[in-house]
Amino acid sequence: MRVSHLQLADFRSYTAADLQFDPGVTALVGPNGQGKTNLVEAIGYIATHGSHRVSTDAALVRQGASRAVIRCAIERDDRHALVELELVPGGSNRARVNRSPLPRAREALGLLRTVLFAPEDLALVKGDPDGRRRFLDDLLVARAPRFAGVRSDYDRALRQRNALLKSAGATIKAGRGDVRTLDVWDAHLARTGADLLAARLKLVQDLAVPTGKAYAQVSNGQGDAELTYRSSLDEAESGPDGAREAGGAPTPATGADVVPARDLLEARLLEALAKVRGKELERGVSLIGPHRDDLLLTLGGLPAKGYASHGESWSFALALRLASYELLTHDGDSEPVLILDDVFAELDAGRRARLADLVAGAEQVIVTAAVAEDVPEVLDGARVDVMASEVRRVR
Ligand SMILES: Nc1ncnc2c1ncn2[C@@H]1O[C@H](COP(=O)(O)OP(=O)(O)OP(=O)(O)O)[C@@H](O)[C@H]1O
Repeated sequence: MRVSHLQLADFRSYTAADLQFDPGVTALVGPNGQGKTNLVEAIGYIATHGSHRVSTDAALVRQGASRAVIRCAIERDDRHALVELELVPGGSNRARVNRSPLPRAREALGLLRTVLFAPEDLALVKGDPDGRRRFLDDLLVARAPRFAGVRSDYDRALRQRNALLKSAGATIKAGRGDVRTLDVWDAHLARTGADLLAARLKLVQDLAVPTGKAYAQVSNGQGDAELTYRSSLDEAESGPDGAREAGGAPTPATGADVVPARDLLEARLLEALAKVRGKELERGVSLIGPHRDDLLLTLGGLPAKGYASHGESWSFALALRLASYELLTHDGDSEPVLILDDVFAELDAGRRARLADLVAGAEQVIVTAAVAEDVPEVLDGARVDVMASEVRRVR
C-alpha cells in the first residue's frame, strides 16, 4: 500500500499543500520548524484519526482557521481510494471516500495503514503507562478497525461510571443512592473492558517474538527485550481485597501463552468490581479495568524504564514499531506505509545503518530529516525540500 498524493488545507502551518509521492523512499528535507513533521503527521492522521504529537485536534488546525482538510490518495495493488478528512475541533470530524460522505468518520479507518516512528516514541519506554496503552490500542485499531468502536464504548462507560461514583458515591455508600444504576455501569464496564482486555492480551502475545527479534536486529544482538501485560484485574484478584491468592509477578509474553477467554474475563471483571466497590465509592474513581493496565518492557530482566540507557530506550521504542510493521504486514494483503520522522539524527552510526538496511526494501518509506546527510545512502530515493511550509520536489 502507498500514499500517492497528499493535499492539505489549513492543516498546521500549511494554508495549502500539494505533494505527489512515488513508490519507495521519499525524504522530506529542510531546516527545523519548516513543516516536515506536519506533512507526515497529516498522513498518520488519515491512518489513525489521531496525531502522534497531540491528543486533541485543535493544534492541527492552522491558527486563525476554523477547520482543516487532509486529502490523501491511496494505492493498494490496483485499487485506488481518495480519503478526505475534515477536522472540526469541538465538533465531529467528517470523512469522504472517493468523494462520497461517510455516516461516521471512523468508517474511513483501515483504508490507510501506517507505522510511524518519531522522537515522541521515546515516551513509550520512559513515559507513563498511558502512552503504552495508547500504543497497544492504536495497533489494535490498525489491525482491526472495529476496535475503534470498542475503545470508544469502553471510554464512554468509564466516564459515565466515574461521574456516577463521584456524584452519587457518598449517598450510595450510605445506602441511600441508586445502586442499580451503578450495577448497570459495572456491567457495561465489564463487557467492553473484557473485549479490550482480551484483544490486548492477544496483541501482546503476537508482539512478543517480533519485538525481541527486532530489538536484537537493531542493537546487534545485545539484550533480551521482553513484554509483559500487567493487568489491574490480576492485581485486584491477588491483592488484599481479592478472592485469589497472589499468583506471583506477571510473566513475560512468549508468543505461545493461552489468552483467557473473553467471557471469562468479563465474569472476572464483574466479580472484581463488586469486591472493590467500597473502595471505589470512597475514592470516586474506577480502580479496575484496562484503563489501569500497563505494558511492562524489560531488557535482560530489568525494567527498561529507569534502567535502560538512552540508546537502549531508543532501540526498544524502535523495536516496538518494527514489530508493529511486521504484524500489520503479516495480517493484511499489503505492507503499511513506514514513516520515520526525524529519527536518524538520534541514532548512533551502527543503529542507523541497521535500521536503514531493515527498511530499505519496504514498499513505501517516508523519512524526514533536517539535513540530507542524515538520511542513510541506502535509502536513496525521491527528495522533497520543505521550507517555510512550501514543498518543492528536487529529485
Ligand atoms: N496550528 C498551527 N498553525 C500555524 N502554525 C503551526 C501550527 N502548528 C504548528 N505550527 C508551526 O509549524 C512549525 C513546525 O512544523 P514541523 O513540526 O513540521 O517542523 P519540522 O520541519 O518537522 O521541524 P523539526 O526539524 O524541528 O522537527 C512551527 O513553526 C509551528 O509554529
